[in-house]
Amino acid sequence: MRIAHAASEVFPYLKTGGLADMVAALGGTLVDRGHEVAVFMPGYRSVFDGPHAKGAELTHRLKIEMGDAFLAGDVYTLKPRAGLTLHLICREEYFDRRLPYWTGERDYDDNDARFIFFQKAVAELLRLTDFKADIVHCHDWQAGLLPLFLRYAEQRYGVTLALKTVFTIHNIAYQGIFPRKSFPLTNLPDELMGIDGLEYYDQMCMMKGGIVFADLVTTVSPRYAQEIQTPEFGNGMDGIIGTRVADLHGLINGIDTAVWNPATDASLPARFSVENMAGKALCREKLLQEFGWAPKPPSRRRTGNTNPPMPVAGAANGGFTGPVFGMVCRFTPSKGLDLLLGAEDFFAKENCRLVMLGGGEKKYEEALRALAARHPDKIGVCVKHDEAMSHLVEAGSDFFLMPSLFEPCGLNQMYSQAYGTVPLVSRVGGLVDTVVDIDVEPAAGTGIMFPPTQEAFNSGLRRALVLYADKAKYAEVQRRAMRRDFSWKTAVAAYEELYANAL
Ligand SMILES: Nc1ncnc2c1ncn2[C@@H]1O[C@H](COP(=O)(O)OP(=O)(O)O[C@H]2O[C@H](CO)[C@@H](O)[C@H](O)[C@H]2O)[C@@H](O)[C@H]1O
Repeated sequence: MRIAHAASEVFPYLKTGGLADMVAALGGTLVDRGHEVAVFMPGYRSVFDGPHAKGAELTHRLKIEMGDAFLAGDVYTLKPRAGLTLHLICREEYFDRRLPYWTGERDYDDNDARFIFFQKAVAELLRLTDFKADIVHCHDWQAGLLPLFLRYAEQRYGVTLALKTVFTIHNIAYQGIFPRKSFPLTNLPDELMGIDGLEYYDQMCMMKGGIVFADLVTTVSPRYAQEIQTPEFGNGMDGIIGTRVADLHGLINGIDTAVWNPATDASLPARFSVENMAGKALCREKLLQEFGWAPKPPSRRRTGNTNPPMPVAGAANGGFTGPVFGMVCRFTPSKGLDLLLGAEDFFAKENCRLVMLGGGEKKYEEALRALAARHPDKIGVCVKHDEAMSHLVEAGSDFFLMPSLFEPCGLNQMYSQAYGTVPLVSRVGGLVDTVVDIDVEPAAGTGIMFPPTQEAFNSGLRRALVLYADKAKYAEVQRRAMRRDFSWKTAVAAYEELYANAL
């Protein structure tokens, strides 16, 4: 098949979260399986500053209709491997910025224009390159209008650009809602700004476009596909989702085992596998050092383990025998950060460490830094995006925390299991589909699950301590988790079947 993917971020060119990992890994695995894949993303400044787009060549100069104006855009194209083409859609005014979506304080005012331009450019490129896509797969609201743009371009030029379109909801909380006055930028017929079109409480909603107009709608786990049909998790979209239930599919994500495999992970100080776990202890040691913890005596350490973590030369953490809890996430309320902050007493009193890597909302950055400053011996918080550090947290922790209030799929709980790091997860979304609770199924358990309430989270933390104290049982849970197959090699089959059935 010939499959095009349009997304606002793709690993390793730009990543702020799980969307980038998913698109890269699904696209790559489809190529492994013999399909022809084209990927479209905006050419942000950091994509060109980084090492991965070095060979990109200018291939197209576009003129994109945006309301009353025609705006120019450049396309840089890269062929990372046979069967895979990456198109970077550039326009300085829109994408030559340090951060892709926001100033660091608030969303950019022109995100409507930026992503309308991006999507129109994708439709235009599909026409100019004559890719003849069987499937155009659109990810999240930044590509939500693409199914419409394709169909209108087809009418206008009398061509076929996509046999079928698929829209994937990675997170229904981000909907791409803009004022009504943004609509003219789409150059779509006025009737599409009605209740059966893009209108949403008198505003324009790009995610609604994808849900209503794509041939098929998917989301990233079976459980989340059910949840988004309810008012509790639908974020106001449950009614609209309800109109597409017959075409809605919940397909679980996989993990890219070329990137996330403890036996081959070059970013770690030592590698390990279920057969030989020695390397994991070294990773833990390195992690504790990175966060500035030398065990004896604790009082000799610098105070305030906040960013940036400083390595402590020659530190040996042999004196510390408790568990290390790790967490890596975007700092946003949905990741359960209030539950984490509410568990301060647990981390203060128990013999354990907490390491956190992430960034995002200032409120949480400040609250978490303050938490670490109050407990410099126990809690370390690193505020930045750091791919290598995220691997070290996965490898070096004993438990991984995901107390999410909702979680469409979640990737870190799968990375954690692959790295022998027992996940503590909320009983929501894809976490339910990928983690087995050790008390519910003692013979098959790979993690600890709880509803996302403070009391239940605290009791989950206490269950972790009990498990950790039973070394044999803990090792058994680790081994069981590591033996699970979360690879895209397996997960891709559901997408292939979905695409094939659609055609
Ligand atoms: N500071 C930092 N430094 C380095 N790496 C960092 C980081 N902060 C986060 N990451 C990484 O970003 C990714 C986060 O992925 P998730 O899938 O867990 O959540 P996200 O909410 O971003 O994705 C959304 O889309 C994905 C993909 O479909 C769904 O799994 C998910 O449920 C949905 O909310 C992981 O690879 C994590 O390691």
